[in-house]
Amino acid sequence: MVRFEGISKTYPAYRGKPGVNALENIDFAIPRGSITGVIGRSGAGKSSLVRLINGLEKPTTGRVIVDGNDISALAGRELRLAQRSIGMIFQHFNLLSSRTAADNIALPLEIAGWAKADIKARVSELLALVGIADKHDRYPSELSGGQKQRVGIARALATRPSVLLSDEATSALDPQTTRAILDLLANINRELGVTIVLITHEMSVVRQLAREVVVLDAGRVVESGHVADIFTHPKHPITQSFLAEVIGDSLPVSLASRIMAEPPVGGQAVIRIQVRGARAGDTVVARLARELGLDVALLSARIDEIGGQHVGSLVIGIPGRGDVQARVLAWLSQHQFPAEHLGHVA
Ligand SMILES: Nc1ncnc2c1ncn2[C@@H]1O[C@H](COP(=O)(O)OP(=O)(O)OP(=O)(O)O)[C@@H](O)[C@H]1O
Repeated sequence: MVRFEGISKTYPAYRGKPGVNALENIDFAIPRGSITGVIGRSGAGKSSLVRLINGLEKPTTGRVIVDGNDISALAGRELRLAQRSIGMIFQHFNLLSSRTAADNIALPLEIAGWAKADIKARVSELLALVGIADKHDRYPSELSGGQKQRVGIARALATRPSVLLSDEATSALDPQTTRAILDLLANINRELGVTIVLITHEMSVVRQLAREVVVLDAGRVVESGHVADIFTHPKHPITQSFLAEVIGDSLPVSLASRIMAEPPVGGQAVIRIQVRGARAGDTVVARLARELGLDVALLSARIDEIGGQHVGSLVIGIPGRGDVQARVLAWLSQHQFPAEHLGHVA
């Protein structure tokens, strides 16, 4: 378990540049064995947060507790020992180009003073775990991005850490390779019980892998909790903007180009409904039609699944009369479906 207690981090003024409050009032815990996403825009403080977990940075105030140790209070040999239980993987892999895959993975074990025969056995085991047993003698330049990250993951796991930190580990990979690496991390979490902390600016990464999420903005935690809860009821604008990346607020061009402000005779009013929660998308259109006795046209739908919950938006067309529109919006509000009137189509 990782716990932040009253953390702030200020980088001091330097050569005429002002000081930066990178993190303020950070108090939260990352449950043992969880996969927790830390999501935020560039400069939100994600890297600063992750460097506090492995003791690469010291907090200005507060403590970071990792597996019962106050990592922020350790230095020298004690810190190096504690760091063995915290693995890390990076966006650009950080492999040594002069070493083979096997020798890169062996490095932390050599530093920890393992015997040669034990290192050999452990490296073979790790190469198999990450699915590249055949790349033992390959140099990084001979490996694809995904294979390099597999070497990075094996190296990070070499000393059997309890926590694995991932700092934008899939940001340099194509979508298919990203999916494969995220699947590997999910397996590692399941099979080894390693707590995974995912630093990312990509909602798709959080959605695919994390069960818990912490949303950072300007050095503060603006929301945290279960992925499904946070993204089915996002409160903070930054959380809403991450959600919009997945479900999309934009209308199909063919529909958007037809929407007009004034109702044409015999046209339809266009209403966008936000859908949150299991099966909500299936039922809202049918219930509207049945309960209000209306013809409802489904003009566009985008529904995704986050943490097992449906999240998305439906765009419907209803008879364009003002009184019908008012009844529909009242019904949606009464049943707690956020909705907005976008205009009219002929
Ligand atoms: N060593 C440092 N010295 C001075 N300022 C720093 C240092 N490291 C980070 N900062 C500043 O602290 C703030 C938070 O940076 P941090 O790298 O933690 O954010 P981030 O969310 O990881 O951003 P990105 O996604 O762009 O890497 C930024 O304003 C950054 O400029």
